[in-house]
Amino acid sequence: SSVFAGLAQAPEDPILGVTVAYNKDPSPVKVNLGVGAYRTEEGKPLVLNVVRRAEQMLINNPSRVKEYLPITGLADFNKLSAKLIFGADSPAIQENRVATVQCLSGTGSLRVGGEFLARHYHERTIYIPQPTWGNHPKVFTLAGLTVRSYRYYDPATRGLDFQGLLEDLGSAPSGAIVLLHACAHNPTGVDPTLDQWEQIRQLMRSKALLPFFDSAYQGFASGSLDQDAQSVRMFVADGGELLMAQSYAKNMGLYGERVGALSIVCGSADVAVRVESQLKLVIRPMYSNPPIHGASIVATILKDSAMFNEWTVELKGMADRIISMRQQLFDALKTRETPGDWSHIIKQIGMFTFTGLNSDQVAFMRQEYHIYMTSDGRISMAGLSGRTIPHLADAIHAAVT
Ligand SMILES: Cc1ncc(COP(=O)(O)O)c(CN[C@@](C)(CC(=O)O)C(=O)O)c1O
Repeated sequence: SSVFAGLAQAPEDPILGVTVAYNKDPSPVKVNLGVGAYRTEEGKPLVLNVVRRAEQMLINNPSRVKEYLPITGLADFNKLSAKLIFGADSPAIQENRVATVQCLSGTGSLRVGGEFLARHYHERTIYIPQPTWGNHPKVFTLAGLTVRSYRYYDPATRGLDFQGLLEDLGSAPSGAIVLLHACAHNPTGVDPTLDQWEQIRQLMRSKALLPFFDSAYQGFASGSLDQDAQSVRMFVADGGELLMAQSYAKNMGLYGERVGALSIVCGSADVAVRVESQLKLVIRPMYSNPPIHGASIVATILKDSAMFNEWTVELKGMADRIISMRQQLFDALKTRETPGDWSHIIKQIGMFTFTGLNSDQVAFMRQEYHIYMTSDGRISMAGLSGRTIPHLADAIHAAVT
């Protein structure tokens, strides 16, 4: 007998469970378009050349040890991560108003930020986009926040429901927390224009809504690190406060190294010091201190201008390959004269296409064509190649006719 004999079987994760199902499928034509992990044209995971070079340098360094990092993580990594997202010339950085802690990738950064807010911020409600990354509501609920939604996506236009967004944020209680995807919104691939971002910023500052940015795809959306950080930098430029979760999973291909950072831009340097001290009290009983290897790779690359440039070239290569998959899929559907308007495939940005296919069509494509995607109709474009696009186009065509 077992003390856990009564334990229920938990359901598979809506996103990571797709890979579990894919791995069980013996079909030679199966395609995994579930988890947002980059694949090469040959369908293989990619370790960036610059990452391999950085790792080699670390391994060859005789003085390198495996001591505990401080609770806040690798100091170099934290400084360089803040510069990457806020810009080297950021006033907030010049004035020492940024508290940065290394966390367990994007998820860990969001969780530590959520726990910090639940303990130290007066408004415990966080507004998240509808739809958003499937893990967001669980991360913030378990952190102790009350999760509400704001309208974001308009299924009719397959674009931004900007009026709905403004209405919902306009009626949020003043001081409420608002989660914002910095770029490449997951799952919709729909981002506000710069002008819309400015209107969002003005509305939020006028109601003292607290921005919590989630940046999981910097550089991956447009291919430019600075372009993909423009929304964030607009908010920092106005001198206001915000939280920022960064992930290096996708843009440096460090998925399994769990490398990320949480930064809190504060009103003054004095506040930033106290914020960092309180962040340590959240982290110490959670995982004590973060892993050294991945952060050392990132710091090695970001601090060396030649390696940084090599990274930006490889990053643009990944972004460009995804953009070309968009065009090829769009063309393949046009060739087949597949019913419907598929222009959103080339208008959307980042890792994912929100196809508009419903869960029955998704199930049909899994059964009949061994195409694996999340039930909300999201496909990871990085999982495609010239070889698999015709198969996907055939499946979509069959699903909608
Ligand atoms: C918007 C957003 N924030 C945070 C994360 C967390 O990433 P990290 O903890 O690995 O840094 C993801 C990853 N979302 C993926 C790519 C993978 C996943 O679901 O975990 C996705 O398929 O949506 C994400 O899409």
